[in-house]
Amino acid sequence: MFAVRIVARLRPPLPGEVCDDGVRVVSHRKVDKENAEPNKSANNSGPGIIVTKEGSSQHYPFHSAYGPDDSTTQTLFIHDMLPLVDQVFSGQTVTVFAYGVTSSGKTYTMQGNGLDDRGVIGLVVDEIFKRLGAAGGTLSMSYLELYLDAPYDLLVPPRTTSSHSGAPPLSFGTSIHLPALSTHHIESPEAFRSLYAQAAGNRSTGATLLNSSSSRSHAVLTLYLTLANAVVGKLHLLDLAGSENNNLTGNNPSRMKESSAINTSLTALGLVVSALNDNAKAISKAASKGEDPKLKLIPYRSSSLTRLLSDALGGSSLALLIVCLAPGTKFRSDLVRSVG
Ligand SMILES: Nc1ncnc2c1ncn2[C@@H]1O[C@H](COP(=O)(O)OP(=O)(O)OP(=O)(O)O)[C@@H](O)[C@H]1O
Repeated sequence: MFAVRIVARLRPPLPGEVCDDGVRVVSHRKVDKENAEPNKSANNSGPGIIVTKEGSSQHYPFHSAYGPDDSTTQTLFIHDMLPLVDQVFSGQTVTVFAYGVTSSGKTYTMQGNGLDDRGVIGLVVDEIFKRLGAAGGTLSMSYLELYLDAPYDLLVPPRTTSSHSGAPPLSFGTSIHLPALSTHHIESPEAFRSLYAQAAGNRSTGATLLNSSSSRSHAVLTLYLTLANAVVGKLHLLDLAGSENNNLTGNNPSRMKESSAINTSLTALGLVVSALNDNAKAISKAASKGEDPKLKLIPYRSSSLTRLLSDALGGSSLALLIVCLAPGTKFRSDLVRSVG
């Protein structure tokens, strides 16, 4: 059955950002350690985020949680991502999402900072190549963005004109797949880095009041693994555009149009995940009573994002949802919406 692991990552304050102590992380590592020591009382809260407002605190549980003290993405990678790499090598489809409001650290988590902190994408590609030597097999990739809900191949030669006017969007036709999406064989981590850097430069970004380089599209990188024993695994790595509060971003009309497309597709994704959860509950309830479950129709076709991921969200696929959070007080209501 489809299973999703949900983790939280609270980024450190940025220079000049106004923060208070209203958001705290209960690290899974601290909780695990306390539970391992019999003389210490277990932390009843469990891993998650505690938000304090007007004197009362609310705890939002997560499978694991990372705060500003967990300085690198590698910590998250080792704890939450490595077990999923095992699954890809056993032929599963795995999807990793970075989700959160604008400027909460999604691109940082997926791509790294280009300096000392490597993102999930670079770390997972290195890990795959480490294992490929022993397992024997090949790796290839596709990379696209969904801009205003239309898919564009980021691995076709760079557009000569800006803002997609130089290349038409890809067409779904009647399928859930994109037949014209290009796939590229990758020989080594270095070859991946060079191709990825070139493609990431084609992605739509723009300045808002909250982020000078804000992603204006959802980026979907897919790694296809074919092993010598004919096992085929697939890994989708998504850097979602941030849900936006136009009062904070100071968006102009064209940014508002982008923002509306971003928010609509994120809502569609939320509805799909919620319907999948409801169906999973209905299946286990019906099984306990020996009845046939009454299942909801999953609204995959309500956005390009959910249509594209329809074979990855459901069935026996697995997902890791990284909820990225910003500590600034101005994000507080958005933060509560993200974790709620
Ligand atoms: N864990 C972190 N440690 C240090 N700096 C971080 C961290 N996460 C994010 N940042 C910084 O916060 C800023 C916003 O991060 P980022 O661009 O990744 O946000 P985003 O969620 O992708 O935003 P958008 O949705 O607008 O594209 C950047 O300056 C980034 O370097």
